[in-house]
Amino acid sequence: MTVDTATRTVAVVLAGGVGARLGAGRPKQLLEVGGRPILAHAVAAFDGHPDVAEVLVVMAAGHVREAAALTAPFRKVTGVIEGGATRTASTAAALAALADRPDGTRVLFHDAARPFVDRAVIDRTLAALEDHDAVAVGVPASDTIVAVRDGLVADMPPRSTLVRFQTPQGFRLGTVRKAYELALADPELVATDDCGVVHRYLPDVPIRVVEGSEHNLKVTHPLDVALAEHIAEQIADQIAANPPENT
Ligand SMILES: Nc1ccn([C@@H]2O[C@H](COP(=O)(O)OP(=O)(O)OP(=O)(O)O)[C@@H](O)[C@H]2O)c(=O)n1
Ligand SMILES: C[C@](O)(CO)[C@H](O)COP(=O)(O)O
Repeated sequence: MTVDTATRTVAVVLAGGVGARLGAGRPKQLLEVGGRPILAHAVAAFDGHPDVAEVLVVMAAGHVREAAALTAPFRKVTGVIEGGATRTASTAAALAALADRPDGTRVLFHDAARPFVDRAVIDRTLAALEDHDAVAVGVPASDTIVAVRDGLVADMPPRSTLVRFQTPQGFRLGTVRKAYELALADPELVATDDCGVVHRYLPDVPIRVVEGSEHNLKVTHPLDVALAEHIAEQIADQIAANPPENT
């Protein structure tokens, strides 16, 4: 892929959370799975992608130095900045750090808590960004998902229309920048992800959904650490069985 300044791809690895649901006593992205910190797995996926020019890490307050030391070996990491109190505030901090970049820049926001995003998922996200300004990654829902209000089922959308969002979520910088300008001016802003911000504040922007991967889990609860260890073992076995050609 030819890269000029306007279409350069920046990956933002969001590691500003404290991991309250996991309850490890420190941010979960610093815990090791498969012999490596979760944050390092996530950064490595983008650092090693040929179409990603730069990786920006947004880290939880009080852990920026640790994250800078941990990510120092990665050659594409150009900054480790402090995040905010919410995921949305951490994305806003990244956008502020990218304020001098052209609107056409491709930006991928990825949860540091998803250590096993693979090359194919990143490829699909970047390919869809060629003709969409906003791209999400999703996997089919395997449970029945319902909306509940006051303890009663309020809506049962057909499962065939539902996917579970993962990350990365990709955008043209100008689009996500505009959505966040509007969002940050809204005192009632509530969003669990960046596509949610674009969908709410720029409802006319189509958000393309591409296929994610069941390996791309978000380490959220204690059981997820065991699952992540299992996935790390599977990946190591696959690499041992089919070593990359140039190693
Ligand atoms: N203020 C925040 C909150 C979250 N995140 C990041 O967003 C991703 C998804 O968030 P989540 O799984 O909720 O992580 P935590 O906020 O750490 O977890 P918890 O809600 O259990 O505290 C994580 O990589 C997390 O580090 C962030 O950058 N800044
Ligand atoms: C962005 C996300 O991972 C998509 O599934 C999710 O919305 C993050 O939510 P969290 O509550 O911050 O874990």
